[in-house]
Amino acid sequence: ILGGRETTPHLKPYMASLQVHGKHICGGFLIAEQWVMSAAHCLEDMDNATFHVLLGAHSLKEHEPHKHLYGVLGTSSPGSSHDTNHDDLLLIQLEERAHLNQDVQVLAFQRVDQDVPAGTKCEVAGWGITSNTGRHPDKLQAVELPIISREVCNRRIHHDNEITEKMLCADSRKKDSCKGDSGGPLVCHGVAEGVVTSGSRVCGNWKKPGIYTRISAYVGWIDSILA
Ligand SMILES: NCc1cccc(Nc2n[nH]c3ncnc(Nc4cccc(O)c4)c23)c1
Repeated sequence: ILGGRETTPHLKPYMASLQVHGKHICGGFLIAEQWVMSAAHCLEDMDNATFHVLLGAHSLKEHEPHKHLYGVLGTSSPGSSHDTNHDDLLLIQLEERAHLNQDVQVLAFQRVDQDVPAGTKCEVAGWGITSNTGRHPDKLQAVELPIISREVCNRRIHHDNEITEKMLCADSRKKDSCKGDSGGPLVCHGVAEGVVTSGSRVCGNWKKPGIYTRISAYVGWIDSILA
């Protein structure tokens, strides 16, 4: 997260850290007791190694009462194409149901397939890098970002018609998501509307707004997997 700040501990109890050998790779969030949502590209970042899901954390390293590392029973993606940002969504089934408490809670996602109005202030959180030199935070960071219309985001100087109706854009001037935030939720009025995707991988440059997968465009698929 660029341009953000450390969150109040455990006020985002749905946040997940996808880890390989104790190293944070991607974000994610709890959508049901046994299911975490993230980004399909994160599987590539993990070189298909075995990964675990950390829930209940604020600090990645310190001992915290409700931190718990879960194994993964399986994953599913809507046939994401590896090279593009299309369908960059991942559902992770935990090996057991997460034990819910004040530090581990489910986050509701948007089921109505309507665009978030441009200018809406949303929030993205993660343990991704906090500077272009790649500083890794130990504690969860968050930043508030305004939504940019698809029409503006598709202009040539921005993403030049790459933004489909299954994606949305948020401002990236100074404040932005970045490496390691992929898979985390874009939350607007307390509901997950988007999932961080790396897109052009650029961070903090106003010319390349952040790209987020629109969750409401995948409700049918999500419900079919969770059923
Ligand atoms: N803001 C969009 C966004 C969301 C999520 C991830 C990303 N970036 C990245 N995703 N994957 C990456 N692998 C290597 N480098 C990357 N970005 C990077 C790294 C150092 C300095 C810098 O300015 C940008 C990324 C970008």
